[in-house]
Amino acid sequence: MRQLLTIISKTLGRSSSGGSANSCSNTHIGGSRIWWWAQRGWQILDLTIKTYRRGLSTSRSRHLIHPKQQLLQEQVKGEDTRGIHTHGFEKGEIGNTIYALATASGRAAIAVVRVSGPACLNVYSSLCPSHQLPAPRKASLRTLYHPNSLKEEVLDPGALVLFFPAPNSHTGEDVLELHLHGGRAIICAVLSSISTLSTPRLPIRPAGPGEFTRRAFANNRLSLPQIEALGDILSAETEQQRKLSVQATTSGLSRKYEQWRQMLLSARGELEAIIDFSEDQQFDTAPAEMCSNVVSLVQELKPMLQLHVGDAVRGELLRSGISLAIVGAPNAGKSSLLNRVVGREAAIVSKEAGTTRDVVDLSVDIGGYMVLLADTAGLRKAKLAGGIEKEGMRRAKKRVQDSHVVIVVLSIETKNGSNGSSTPYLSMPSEVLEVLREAQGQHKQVLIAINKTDLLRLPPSQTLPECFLNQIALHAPTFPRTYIHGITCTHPSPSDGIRPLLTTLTQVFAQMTATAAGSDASPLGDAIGATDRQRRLLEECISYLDAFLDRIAGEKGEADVVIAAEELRFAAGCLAQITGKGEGSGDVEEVLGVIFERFCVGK
Ligand SMILES: Nc1nc2c(ncn2[C@@H]2O[C@H](COP(=O)(O)OP(=O)(O)OP(=O)(O)O)[C@@H](O)[C@H]2O)c(=O)[nH]1
Repeated sequence: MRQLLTIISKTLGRSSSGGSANSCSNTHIGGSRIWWWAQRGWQILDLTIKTYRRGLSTSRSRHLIHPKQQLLQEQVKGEDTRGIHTHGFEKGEIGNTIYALATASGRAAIAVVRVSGPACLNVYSSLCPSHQLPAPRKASLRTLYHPNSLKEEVLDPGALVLFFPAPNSHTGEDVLELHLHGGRAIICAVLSSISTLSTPRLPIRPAGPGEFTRRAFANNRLSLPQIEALGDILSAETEQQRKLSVQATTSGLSRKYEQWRQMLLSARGELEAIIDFSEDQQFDTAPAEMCSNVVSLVQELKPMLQLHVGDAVRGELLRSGISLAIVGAPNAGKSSLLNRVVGREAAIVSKEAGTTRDVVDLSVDIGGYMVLLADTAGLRKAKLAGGIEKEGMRRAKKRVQDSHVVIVVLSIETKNGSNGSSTPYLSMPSEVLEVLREAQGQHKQVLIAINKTDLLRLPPSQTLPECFLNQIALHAPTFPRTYIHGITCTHPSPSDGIRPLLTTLTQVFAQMTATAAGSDASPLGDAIGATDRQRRLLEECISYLDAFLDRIAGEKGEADVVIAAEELRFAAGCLAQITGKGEGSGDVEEVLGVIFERFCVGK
């Protein structure tokens, strides 16, 4: 028995230590069945004792109710349900009507109050007595009255009222929208009037953050990926983030995940049919051969998931920002460049070398892309630097390693001749060149900005002297010339080179975030909208598919078909966790909690 529990726990990736012979911490054997304590309650394992005794050769999917789970369900049906949640609603709460101001508070032209739930009609008839309910989804002008005032006290002389009957509304329930005049007093009066309409039979209460959307999810109006995209829409700050979130909201991401999950489920079904068929006989043909259909399906699915993950990583760059480090020698003009890019004196600029000691971080919108910009300490020979400066240089190098894009600032300096003339030259300290080569070696996007071109006293249209470009080519032969820009930070003018540098940067960002499946012909064009959570689950799903392929190939050709089928189940479970629906979807409530932290009241 203990051996059986250990195998199960291993299969499920948990520890089996502790517990009696019949149970470990989260596994229990009762009758001929094995129960597993999952996040949401006891679930029957697909393996039966018979299965185990027969060398794990039979597997069946059964969804029976464990006595403990049954108890829980009875509690849910009963009256005393405190503490038991279903998608965030306590039992008895499903019938609650919620209301909230859906627009930002404060003085505005219009304020929208949203009401959702069975008491919508009561709210309407109390605020607009003797006025017909507007036709569904049609805006109608109404005077709103105080519900309990004997003197027909007007709350708002002209509100637009919309009624969305269930189930064709945002939440799937009856929804009432009151578009009020946006004064604070009117908003307060209407909200407090609605609160007075609560009765024990039709309770009404203020909505919590994201509660309307939560109800939309509970009523199958929105999928989990769509809700995540909504969260992104609310926090989008740049044009590219806006496009990304809009794409994810409207894309068929959920449909795609569900399609893949169904593919895996039917593959598993096929595998189980093979297992059942050969239940009482030895395999005549090699299992891998018998399962060839399933194997080729998994082999077909895996690259699609991998492509999707790659695109999701690119999407994450848009969502979380592209990190860009500015590096160079002391006094090269790094801080001056940062200030020009952000358009203000964000970093200290001084003649004194070594002014920037630590990394200065800023986020900025460059060409619609969110960029996390870092000005770093100047790099020079370590033996010339003191303790603090050395630490600053260490941090600068670390930041280059952690960045997606690097701008290496080289500067033009002048040396005075004996006759009093000054000759400009390109300063290329070896410490800076070393960082440049390392960044290139790590396949980072690297640009070179040659600063202080004003010292060359060239006519504005003149390009960089060929000798400088050759000097760079000597040290970094593969460096593309188009990524070398001459700039001047202290003499702003149309020809200061800053704009072309930003244009090249924007092109680099566009390349970095272009999807592998960006063409219309590709079925994966929307993968870029996938969130970090979805990407992690997709990666987990791929690892289960790999495990499946290993199991089916077997050690020394002996396939472990039953365990292989389990790997497929776990893979399908990862996709279920993404959509929040289906077997193995896990604790959706926890995920929703994290997502709704970003939501405001009224959404
Ligand atoms: N002529 C000229 N001087 C510049 C230009 N850009 C910066 N400088 C000057 O160069 C000096 C150093 O500029 P910073 O921006 O502080 O250089 P830094 O690379 O951040 O310096 P550290 O913080 O020491 O690493 C200042 O005196 C700037 O005014 C430029 O385009 N032309």
